[in-house]
Amino acid sequence: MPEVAMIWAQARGGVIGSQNTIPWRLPEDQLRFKELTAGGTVVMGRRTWDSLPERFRPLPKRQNIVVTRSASWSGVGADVADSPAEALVLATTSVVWIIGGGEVYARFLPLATRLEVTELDLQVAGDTVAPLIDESWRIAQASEWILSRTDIRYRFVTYERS
Ligand SMILES: CCc1nc(N)nc(N)c1OCCCOc1ncccc1N1CCC(C(F)(F)F)CC1
Repeated sequence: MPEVAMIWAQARGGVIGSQNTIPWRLPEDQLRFKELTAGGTVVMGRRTWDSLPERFRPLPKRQNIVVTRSASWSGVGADVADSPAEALVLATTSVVWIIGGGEVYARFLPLATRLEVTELDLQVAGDTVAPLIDESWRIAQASEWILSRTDIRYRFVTYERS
């Protein structure tokens, strides 16, 4: 069974999305996402797949797995799984990165042992929030608060559990 790591960026209150988009742009987060998931397997929901800009669909140099309950769905460059368990069977790398969205984070949370969270000091309206990080998790690393070139304060936090 591959290690299940989840990665997301959240604003205040855990907001991660609004109407199937990310309601901010943080170049430093995109770089972090690229570095951590490079060469790995990314697992996402069909809505997240649809929300990717064309040039990033599929995410290059990564196995892309889309979890969907639709038996007829297909996507160019995507492997299709109908459950978290099947996604893990299809994964070809030792770590799989769950990259969204809200529903998929919730479904994979019980299987996850690592969270890479970008926290933004930003108040923004949203309709989707990150999963609750309960006391089973410990902070393995947390950066200082950094001011982005887009004038948003952010930090990177790594959570782990065994
Ligand atoms: C970066 C956004 C992001 N951040 C963290 N920390 N965790 C994530 N789970 C995540 O969502 C990845 C899937 C959604 O992604 C996008 N949704 C809308 C527009 C653009 C994107 N990006 C742009 C950058 C691109 C690159 F490959 F360059 F990183 C990937 C697609």
